[in-house]
Amino acid sequence: MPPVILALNAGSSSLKFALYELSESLPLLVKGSVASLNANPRLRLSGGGEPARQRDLGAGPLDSGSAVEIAADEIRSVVDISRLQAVGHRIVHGGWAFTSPAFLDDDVVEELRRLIPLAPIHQPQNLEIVDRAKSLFPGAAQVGCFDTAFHAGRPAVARAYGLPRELSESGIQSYGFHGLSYAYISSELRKSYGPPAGGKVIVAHLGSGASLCAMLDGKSVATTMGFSPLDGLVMSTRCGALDPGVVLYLLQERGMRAEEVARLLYHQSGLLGISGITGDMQRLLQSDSPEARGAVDAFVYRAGREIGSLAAALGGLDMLVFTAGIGENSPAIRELIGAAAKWLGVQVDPDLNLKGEPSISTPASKVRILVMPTDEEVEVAREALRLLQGNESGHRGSPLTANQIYGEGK
Ligand SMILES: Nc1ncnc2c1ncn2[C@@H]1O[C@H](COP(=O)(O)OP(=O)(O)O)[C@@H](O)[C@H]1O
Ligand SMILES: CC(=O)OP(=O)(O)O
Ligand SMILES: [Mg+2]
Repeated sequence: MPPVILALNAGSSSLKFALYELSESLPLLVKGSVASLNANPRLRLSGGGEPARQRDLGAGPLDSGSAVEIAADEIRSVVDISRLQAVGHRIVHGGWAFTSPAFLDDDVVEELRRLIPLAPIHQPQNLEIVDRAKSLFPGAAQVGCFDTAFHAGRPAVARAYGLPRELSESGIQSYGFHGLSYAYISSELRKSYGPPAGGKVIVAHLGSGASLCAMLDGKSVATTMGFSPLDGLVMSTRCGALDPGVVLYLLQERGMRAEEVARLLYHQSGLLGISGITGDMQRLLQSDSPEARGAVDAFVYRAGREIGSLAAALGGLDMLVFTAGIGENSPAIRELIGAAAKWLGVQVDPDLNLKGEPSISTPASKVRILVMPTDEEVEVAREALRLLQGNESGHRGSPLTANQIYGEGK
């Protein structure tokens, strides 16, 4: 029996997993998710020689360690665990050091632990899952694949903030996230459109966490998230772009403690904070309340503005791609964001959009508009396979130097 690889993708509201045969084409054996970890979690499974199935997991909340135990039970029912040669993990923050996949030995995990303050609602869960996976599957290699890596090649100007140079040089820079999703979409575009991969492309990864990536010839040149996954778009419970003066005011004038501000910005803001109802986009779209409408409007307004900003970074726009939970499943949001980007030549065809066709632009649209399901799990498996085959350099990145940031001495 051939060896297998398990890919684990822990997001802010879900744990997704997939099991593949460990060979070049990575044949899929079983795929699943535990969604809505915070309330009424639900297990969904497909493959394994059985029809797609799902079951409720109680009222919740469910922590990611328990979710991974549930996933492990399902995996064991499909394959003999002695075939499991590797577990690939989505790790949200790789900092400046990890710009390619890495074996998760104790030293590497220790370095990744230092990045917890930069991704406090992802990195602890990711590392907890690494810990569990080591004891659940002691015979398997554990490989980390980083959300930040895809953005590491952006131009220095896109990575540096307007801060004193010693702070930038110490690593206080924009990193960007959702890179495994963007790498997968980029590879799909390359398959369909050849090396230009669609030319000047904006990919909208709209899930619980949401961001946009501007790609030129398939490579990231700008993105809306930065030092942490708080920046950019209005998200399920995260605020998105915010004047740093607000944080100072809360700390200095409202007497809030740093942990209270962190809870506010990560857990109580975004769609949840604005609506006062829920951070779940699907439920907001079903609601008639003006507060729900206000939250949806804020989401669309910010996405529209940021598309303009990224189109400026690209110097134009050839293609707009919608992906992730909201992007793949919500015609209403695609239509509203399309309307906000009309001035760029974006024209969504209402019928194609409603049917969720892969291409939803009108013939007259200057911008090709696609709906493309993302697959972070297969991207994790591909990257882990490259490392196992010795096709990754294991090269460590470094923070930007002043020369790189400011282009001095050129
Ligand atoms: N049909 C739908 N319409 C609108 N939003 C949807 C739909 N299906 C899923 N979503 C939204 O997608 C989001 C979850 O996206 P997902 O990419 O799975 O998130 P994550 O990976 O961050 O856990 C939730 O806000 C959910 O409400
Ligand atoms: C980085 C991030 O926000 O991830 P997710 O959307 O899975 O929460
Ligand atoms: Mg996600």
